[in-house]
Amino acid sequence: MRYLTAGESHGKQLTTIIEGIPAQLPLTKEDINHSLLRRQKGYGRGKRMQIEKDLVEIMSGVRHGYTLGSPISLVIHNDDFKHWTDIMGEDPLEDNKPLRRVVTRPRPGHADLNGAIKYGHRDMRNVLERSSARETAARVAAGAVAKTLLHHLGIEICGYVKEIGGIQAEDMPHLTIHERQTISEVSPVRTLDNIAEQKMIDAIDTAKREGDSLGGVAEVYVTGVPAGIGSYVHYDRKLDGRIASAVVSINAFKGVEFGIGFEAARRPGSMVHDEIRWHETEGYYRETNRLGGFEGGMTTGMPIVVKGVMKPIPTLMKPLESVDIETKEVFKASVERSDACAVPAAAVVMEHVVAIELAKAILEQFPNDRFPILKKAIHDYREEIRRF
Ligand SMILES: Cc1cc2nc3c(=O)[nH]c(=O)nc-3n(C[C@H](O)[C@H](O)[C@H](O)COP(=O)(O)O)c2cc1C
Ligand SMILES: C=C(O[C@@H]1CC(C(=O)O)=C[C@@H](OP(=O)(O)O)[C@H]1O)C(=O)O
Repeated sequence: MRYLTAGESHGKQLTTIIEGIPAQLPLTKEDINHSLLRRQKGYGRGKRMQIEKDLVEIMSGVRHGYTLGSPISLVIHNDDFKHWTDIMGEDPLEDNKPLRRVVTRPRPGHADLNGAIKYGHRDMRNVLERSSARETAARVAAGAVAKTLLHHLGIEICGYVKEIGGIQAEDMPHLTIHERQTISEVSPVRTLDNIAEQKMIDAIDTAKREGDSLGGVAEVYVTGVPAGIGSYVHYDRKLDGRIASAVVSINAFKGVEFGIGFEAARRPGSMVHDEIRWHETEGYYRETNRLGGFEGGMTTGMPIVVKGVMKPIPTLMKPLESVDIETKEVFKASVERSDACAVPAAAVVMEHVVAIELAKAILEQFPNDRFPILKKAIHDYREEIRRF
C-alpha cells in the first residue's frame, strides 16, 4: 500500500490517491468523514476551521460500499478557495496586472525561507501553500481507509492528548480502547483526564490572550495487533522506525517515544524490559508494557503506545522578528489568523499516520488482492501464534 497527497492550502482541493488496498473491503465516505470531522475539531483552533467543512468525495476505487482493488482517489474541497481565487489561480499573470500580496517576509518556524531558497521562489506563498498543515486533512483521509481496514481485522486505534503547554494528563492504564475512543471524542482538548482538561483549556486561553501559542504531546494507543508484525532483518523494515518517521513527518512534530520512551535512559534495565509470560488460552504476553509494544522492530502483541511531541504553533499574534527577503530589513510580521494550539487536532492526525504504517506493514506481510482472504490469513496467524 502506498499513497500520495496533492493540493495547496488555499487552492481548489486536496487530493489523495491510495494504491494497494485489497478488493472487497467495506468502505463508505462516512468512515472517512468521521475522521475528517474529528481532525477539524479541538479547542484552540483559529478562524480557518470555521470556514472549512471537510467532507470527502470518493472519486474512484469504491463501488456500492466496497473497494475494487483499483486506486482509491479522494477529494476534499477547500471552502476558503473562493476567497483566494485571484491569488491562487492557475492562469499566467497579465503583464500589467501584478500579483497582490506577494509574500517576502518569512515566518520563523515555518518552511518559508528554506523552501524559498531551495526552489528559488521570491514569493513565499509558493512555499507556504503546500507546507501548510492543511495537507494533514488529505493524510487523515488516507488514514481513515487504513483504519477501516485495521478495524475489520480486529485492530483498534485511538489518538488523544497527553500534554498541552506543560499541563500533563494522568496515565489511565485501566481504560479500554473503546473507553479511550469515546472519552477523547467528547473532550474539547481530546484528553482522557477530565481534571487536566480544564487546565489545558485555561492554558490555551491564556496563551491566546497573550498572543502566544502552545505545543504538547499526543499519544496513540493500538490494540489487537498480533506479535511479529514488522521485521528485524533490515533497517527499513523495522516497524517502530517507520512509525517514528511517519509521526515526525506531521507538521510541527519534533520527537517520538515508544512506551516509557526517554525515561528508559534514566532507569536500570530491570525497570525497563518487560518480563515474558505464557497463558494456556492467550499464548505469550508481557507482564508490563514499558517498551510500548515493540521489540526488535516487531510488534510484541501488547498494545502499541507511541507519543509524539508537537512544538508550539509558529505563527504568533505577538510575532517574532524576521528579515524581508527583498529589503533585508528586520520586521515583525502582522498576523491575521492562526491556530493558538493544534495538539488536539494533531492527535487525530497522528492516529491516522500510525494507522497507515500499520496497514502497510500488514499488507506487506500478508499480501492479498482480496480482503476476505487477508482476513482469514490474519485469523489463522493469530491462531498459530497462540499455540506457538
Ligand atoms: C493540525 C495542525 C494545525 C496547524 N496550524 C497552524 C497554524 O494555524 N499556524 C501555524 O503557523 N502553524 C500551524 N501548524 C504548524 C505548521 O504547519 C508547521 O509548524 C510548519 O509547517 C513548519 O513545519 P515544522 O514545524 O515541522 O518544521 C499546524 C500544524 C498542525 C499539525
Ligand atoms: C487549514 C488547516 O490548518 C491550517 C494550518 C496552517 C499552517 O500554517 O500549517 C495555518 C492555518 O491556515 P490559514 O493560514 O489558512 O489560517 C491553519 O488553519 C487545516 O488544518 O485544515
